[in-house]
Amino acid sequence: MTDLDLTNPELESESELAFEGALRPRSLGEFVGQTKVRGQLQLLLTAATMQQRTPDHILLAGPPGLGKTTLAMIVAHEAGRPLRMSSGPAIQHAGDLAAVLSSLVPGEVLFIDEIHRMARSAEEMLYLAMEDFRIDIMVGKGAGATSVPLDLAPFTLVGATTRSGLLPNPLRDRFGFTAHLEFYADSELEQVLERAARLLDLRIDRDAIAEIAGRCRGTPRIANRLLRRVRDYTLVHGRPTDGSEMARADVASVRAALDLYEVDSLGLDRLDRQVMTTMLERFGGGPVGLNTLAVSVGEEAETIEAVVEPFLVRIGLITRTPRGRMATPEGWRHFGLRQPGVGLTLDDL
Ligand SMILES: Nc1ncnc2c1ncn2[C@@H]1O[C@H](COP(=O)(O)OP(=O)(O)OP(=O)(O)O)[C@@H](O)[C@H]1O
Repeated sequence: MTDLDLTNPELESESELAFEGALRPRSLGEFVGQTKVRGQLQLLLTAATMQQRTPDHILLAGPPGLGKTTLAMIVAHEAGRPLRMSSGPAIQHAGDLAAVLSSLVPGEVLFIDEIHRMARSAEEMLYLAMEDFRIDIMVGKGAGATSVPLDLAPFTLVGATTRSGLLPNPLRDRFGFTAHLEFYADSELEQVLERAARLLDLRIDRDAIAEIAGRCRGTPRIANRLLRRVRDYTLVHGRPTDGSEMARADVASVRAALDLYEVDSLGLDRLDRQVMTTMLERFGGGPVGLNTLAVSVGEEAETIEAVVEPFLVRIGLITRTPRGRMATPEGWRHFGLRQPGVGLTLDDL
């Protein structure tokens, strides 16, 4: 894994998926943070259980790695129902969706990740399915085509999206509840990390946990990933004391491990830094357009927009203006550079 991968909330290697599976909380009680969303989901699920009906459809919206898949699994687990998993990119024709929907068992929870990437024709089929538990299947072609109605078993759809703005209104309106997941506070990430360290049998100091929490972009997936690298570092370089097999991870080992992977004190990685220094040194702090910036650092505009920019905006190093991206005074400060025209002394003139 490269340094860029390490803080990319989207990447999942096979070993990482297995690792995530082991760390996923299984109940709402175990799920850290997102207090409002947890309370809302709990109420919705309890009411459905009391009335012995399938819970309403749920949309989970928010950046990658904040726990949407985990919450979908928890919904099925707490409602005591089976879970079927699918994703928008896998549903490229209405027929793909019809096959999934028509094979659901009564009460099943259907999770569609990246639901905004589903084909338009499938979206339209989903409207009727969500509302009436029915779909119309087209038989034949051209003028002789007829639509045959097919009743479905009642189900709960849990959709997840990183781009809720891309969902058409009729689809968004059919969810009984939309949960907006927020980035996690450092104290919540510390709880995520403590739990993961326990599950990994990693002994780690409290201030070392805090150091990782401050560098993981408010994202549990990155927190867990950085913890793994710290575990590796401790395994290889740590000195076991008190007769135990593995050393204890301390703040020095966290700093050394994360410096090695070029994750800085704010959680910025190599690409973040490249974007920032290009903006500051080459474009005088901006405004600079997304495409120009992407070409200058040799990266896809989409990656800059989806992964780099939201984080830099959130921690206040850049702002988005109608004329392009601009570095903030904090952005200049973090890179130890002086903003042109600000704080000039007579000696500079
Ligand atoms: N609230 C939480 N408490 C503890 N661990 C969490 C929490 N949220 C997420 N995690 C951990 O973070 C990892 C990523 O979570 P998950 O896969 O649910 O994110 P996601 O939002 O579905 O991401 P994507 O949109 O990229 O699929 C999981 O391994 C899970 O263990």
